[in-house]
Formats: sequence, structure tokens, C-alpha cells
Amino acid sequence: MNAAQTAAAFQTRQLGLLLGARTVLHGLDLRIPAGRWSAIVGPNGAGKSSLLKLLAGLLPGQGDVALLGKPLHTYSSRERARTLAWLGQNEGTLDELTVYDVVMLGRMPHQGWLGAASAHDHAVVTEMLHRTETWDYRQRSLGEISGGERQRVLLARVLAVQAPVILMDEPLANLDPPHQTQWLLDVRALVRQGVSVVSVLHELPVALHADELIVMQQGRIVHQGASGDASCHRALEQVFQQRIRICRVGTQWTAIPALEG
Ligand SMILES: Nc1ncnc2c1ncn2[C@@H]1O[C@H](COP(=O)(O)OP(=O)(O)OP(=O)(O)O)[C@@H](O)[C@H]1O
Repeated sequence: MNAAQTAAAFQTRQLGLLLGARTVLHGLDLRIPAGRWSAIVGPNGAGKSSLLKLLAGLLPGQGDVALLGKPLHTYSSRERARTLAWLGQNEGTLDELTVYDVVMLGRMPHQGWLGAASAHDHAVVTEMLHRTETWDYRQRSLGEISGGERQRVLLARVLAVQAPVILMDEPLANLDPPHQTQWLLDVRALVRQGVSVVSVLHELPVALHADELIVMQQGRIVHQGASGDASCHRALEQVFQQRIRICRVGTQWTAIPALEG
């Protein structure tokens, strides 16, 4: 086990979020292991995206967040951008940029303030465009490609950061089944390299492949544990109001709609 794996990717203490009069997150004490893939799941409005944004330092909340053993607020913005890569939802401001330039944005934390992209930066961008099968669109603007193609470009940008910690909010949105499978394989490869991946997912059959699930409901964590554990499956069925069943298909766990009664 290397040093990054012995530390937690994230450790929170009494992490809370109040939006207007509404308590969105209720004092969460959470440890997310390093070098693993953790998937945050739960019903609409449970607070999943809010939690991810607080872990990324994108929203001010109450309480503390430590990233790889060090308080998040003590990171410089540049150091944080190198350490933690973020894939969010609805990033509409990039529409005018070419696909190539969007992926090159992932290299910015590695460049000097006025520095041009290096040959290494171009090589990494090229590799990630090929890996996400977006190379053919590289000269088109982000606003001129389909939703799934766009999602793959944003994934390429996140991969181009080559950060030890990656946060992804609904990374499978608009991806067709083969690209969902590819995403799963990419995440596994990242974890094998020691990267910590935390993703918010609605696709339970994919989430059930994570090392660990964090199950949320109404701003609280109701379960955290291995995705294959029976207690985890019961927690999922409970937060989704017994309207899904977790069952085994071959060697895999999956979720199906509970159509009976
Ligand atoms: N600006 C806001 N003001 C007040 N409440 C908000 C605001 N933004 C979000 N909320 C509320 O915070 C709660 C958590 O929202 P969040 O987006 O974190 O949930 P989520 O679990 O990611 O949901 P979904 O699965 O629908 O994406 C929801 O009840 C939402 O209505």
C-alpha cells in the first residue's frame, strides 16, 4: 500500500450546508478512503451534489474538510487544482471553445501563469482525446457536439489533469451503454494506479461496481460500506422506497425496478 492509500482521500468533520432556510447537509462526519472508487447514491434532493461541491471547495459550508490529510482551506488554488480534478454538471460556459482547447484546460494547473502548453501537455491531451474517443471532434466547438460526446470531452479534460483525486458529478449523463462500460473500465484503471475517485451516480447497476457506496437521504449519510454487502443493498432498497431490488446476475450485482406490489 502506498502513502496516498494509507491517508483518507477526504475526511470531514461536522460538514453542514444551509441554503436559505433549508438545511441541505446535516453535520456529516465522513471518511472516504484513498486509492478507491466511492460512489455517492441516493434519491433526488438527498444532497449528493452539494456534498461533492463541499468536498471540492466549490461551496462554502460549515465544518471541516481534509483532502489527503491536509485541511482543504490550506491548499493554494493552484495546488488544489493539481490535486483535485472536478467534473461537474451543466458546464455551459465552455461552449465557444474547441474540444481540443477544452481538454487543454485540464493542463492549466501544470502550466505557468503566462506559459504556453508544453509538448508534454499536448501529448497528454492527445492521449485523453483518444482514450475517450473524442479525437475526431477536436476542432469542433463544445457547443456543436451531442450531449454524450460533450460528456466524454469533459471526461477527457478531467483525465488530462492527472490529479490523484477525481470528483465526478453524474459522469454517465448522456453516455450510451458502451461508453458507460468504458467509463467503468477507465475508473478501475485509475484506481489501480492509486487514484481516488468519488462519483455521484444515479445508475445503480454501475454504482454497484464501486469499491464502496455512500448512501444518502435527506442530507444525511444512512449507510457507507462495500458495494457487495447485504446491509448496503438493504440501505439502497430502503432509501429508494422499496421500488428497486438489488439482485445478482452472474458475478455482478445489479438493480432492477420492483414491479411487484
Ligand atoms: N439554492 C438553493 N436554495 C435552497 N435549496 C437548494 C438550493 N440548491 C439546492 N437546494 C436543495 O438542496 C437539496 C440538495 O440538493 P442537491 O442538488 O445536493 O441534491 P442531489 O442529491 O444531488 O439531487 P439530484 O439527484 O436531484 O441531482 C435539495 O433539496 C435542493 O432542493
